[in-house]
Amino acid sequence: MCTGLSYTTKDHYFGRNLDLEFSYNETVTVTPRNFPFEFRRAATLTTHHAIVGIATIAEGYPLYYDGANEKGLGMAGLNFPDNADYKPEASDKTNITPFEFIPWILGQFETVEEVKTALAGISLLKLSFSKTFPLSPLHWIIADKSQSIIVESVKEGLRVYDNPFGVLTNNPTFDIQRFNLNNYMHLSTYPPENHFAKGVQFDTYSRGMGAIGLPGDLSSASRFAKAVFTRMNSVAGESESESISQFFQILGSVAQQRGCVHVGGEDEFEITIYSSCCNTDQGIYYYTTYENSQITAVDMHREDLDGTTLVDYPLIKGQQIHRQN
Ligand SMILES: C[C@H](CCC(=O)NCCS(=O)(=O)O)[C@H]1CC[C@H]2[C@@H]3[C@H](O)C[C@@H]4C[C@H](O)CC[C@]4(C)[C@H]3C[C@H](O)[C@]12C
Repeated sequence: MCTGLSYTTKDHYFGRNLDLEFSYNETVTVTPRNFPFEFRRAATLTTHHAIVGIATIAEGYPLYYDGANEKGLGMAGLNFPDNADYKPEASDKTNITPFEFIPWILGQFETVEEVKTALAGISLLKLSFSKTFPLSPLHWIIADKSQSIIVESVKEGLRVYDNPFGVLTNNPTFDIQRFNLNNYMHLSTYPPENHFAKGVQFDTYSRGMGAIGLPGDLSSASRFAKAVFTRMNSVAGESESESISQFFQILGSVAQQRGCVHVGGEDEFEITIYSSCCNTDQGIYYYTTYENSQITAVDMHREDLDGTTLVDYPLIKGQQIHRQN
């Protein structure tokens, strides 16, 4: 499971937890403006916005998991098993495969408003990258500084939802995730008041009791409620340090610790492989990994953004300990 997040202080920050039991050798990948983006059924973008994000590079193509462009737009793909439904080629639409979707959007658009217009003309094509990289069942969060949307290609067609929460997890579909929040509207960051039984004295014996009932398990519906509560009540200063710290704290509230979620085999567990936070205004991609709590940064503007070749940095995965004596 995964959690995607968009959060604005003075700048806009966009990122995710990538929760999985294995990795595909993903790297922080910068795609410069003149790298030719080829699409299976759409015209090549010979020049486009530069992108920074995490991708697996296969046959010279950046298969992005998440990223942001130099104009401040962010986008991430999250698992959406059994619900994602990709389509045969549509003659009246631009056909984009799921693995091309992030480059196609981030390569061309600056705002969510522009993306919404473009989405009316596209269909997500049921076509794999290769035998090694078959189709992934995904849905996407796309965000700029002021708004966020969710895109889901389901049996009924392409669904686009406004997302006032700036959060996405996995199943079920976004309309159900949103509806489910009705169950939590009574939760509060303030101490509770007695509406339970008139005339009975209760003891507010602990801080945080106003949010008793907020789920703490790692299922996707529970992570959605937890992350929305944390994100919507979040208070952060405007500096870069305060903003990225708060961003990683929000992601940390729904991170997966090894041992808590079995997947298949007795010794197989889903973990938060990496957490990312891109300052989309500055083009700086920050990340931590499961074993490396130190924040590492890749600044796209330190690369030749007018170049034609991909630049990739392997994730620094080992714990970096700063000794004080
Ligand atoms: C599985 C990843 C999402 C994390 C997640 O939600 N896991 C939860 C699993 S579950 O719900 O609990 O079962 C997704 C996010 C981005 C995906 C990758 C990107 O889409 C890029 C390529 C696309 C290729 O088609 C397949 C390999 C791949 C390299 C994808 C593998 C995998 O599906 C990734 C890594």
